[in-house]
Amino acid sequence: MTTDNLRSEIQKKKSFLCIGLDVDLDKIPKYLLEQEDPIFEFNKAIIDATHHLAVAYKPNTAFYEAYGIKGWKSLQKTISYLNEAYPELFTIADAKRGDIGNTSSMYAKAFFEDMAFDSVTVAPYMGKDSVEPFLEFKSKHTILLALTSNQGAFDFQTQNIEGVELYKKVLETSKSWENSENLMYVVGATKAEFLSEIRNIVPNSFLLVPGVGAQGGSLEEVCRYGMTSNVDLLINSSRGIIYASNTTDFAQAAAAAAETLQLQMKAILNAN
Ligand SMILES: O=C(O)c1cc(=O)[nH]c(=O)n1[C@@H]1O[C@H](COP(=O)(O)O)[C@@H](O)[C@H]1O
Repeated sequence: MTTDNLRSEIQKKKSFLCIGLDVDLDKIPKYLLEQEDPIFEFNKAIIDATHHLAVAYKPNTAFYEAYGIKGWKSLQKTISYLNEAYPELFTIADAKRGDIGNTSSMYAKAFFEDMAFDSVTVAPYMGKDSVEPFLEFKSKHTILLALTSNQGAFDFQTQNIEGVELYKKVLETSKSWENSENLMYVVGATKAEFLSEIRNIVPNSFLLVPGVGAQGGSLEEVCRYGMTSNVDLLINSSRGIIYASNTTDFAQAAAAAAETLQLQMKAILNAN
């Protein structure tokens, strides 16, 4: 999917919501565990109930890898279902990969060819040649970690290296890489006060912003400092939406939680 398609979808739905499919078998309704593939059944119900309120879905691969082959199959079924039933939705494999070039190539194949995700999250720590194999897929998007939502972001990312904070160096340097127009960046919602400076460096790039809901980030603040005239934001909530209830009404409860965020987004869009 192109960024222009994604921007159109945002305007159509008045939403820039990304729903995180971080499925933990200990948290989903117990009766689903009797099904052959409880993770997929849970995801399908959540997607069917919320697809009109969101523009993107982001399964975090850790939650699937933790269940071995079964979990990987659930992930495959989930991405196939998203692509077949709702091709207008943007899909993100939150895998946080990145390795020496020939290994990154295999990661890129796994998520872009085998599973046909639109994008994958990538850690920039190993540098240009570790990210390039993802960027070679010109119809796909590589979402580089810039300033993450966790406390540990202050350990390295905000450290001053020769007068420039490391996360700013990541943003600046990555702009010069081939096919950098296919880059997006992760900035945690808990770091909203950094967004104005981030926008000075990457004024037109999409930012994936996790950390509203369970991690306490503010949607209003993220929009105030990070929104462009084209929006160019994907705001993710995982636990705050998918675990709104753990009984038979879980999908409706997820839809209600998603709608609360979507209505806030709509109000912000109408006011701008
Ligand atoms: O890359 C991410 O999506 C990510 C980056 C980051 O800085 N912080 C962050 O929370 N995430 C992911 O976003 C999701 C947040 O989940 P909730 O806190 O449940 O909404 C998880 O899948 C995290 O792994």
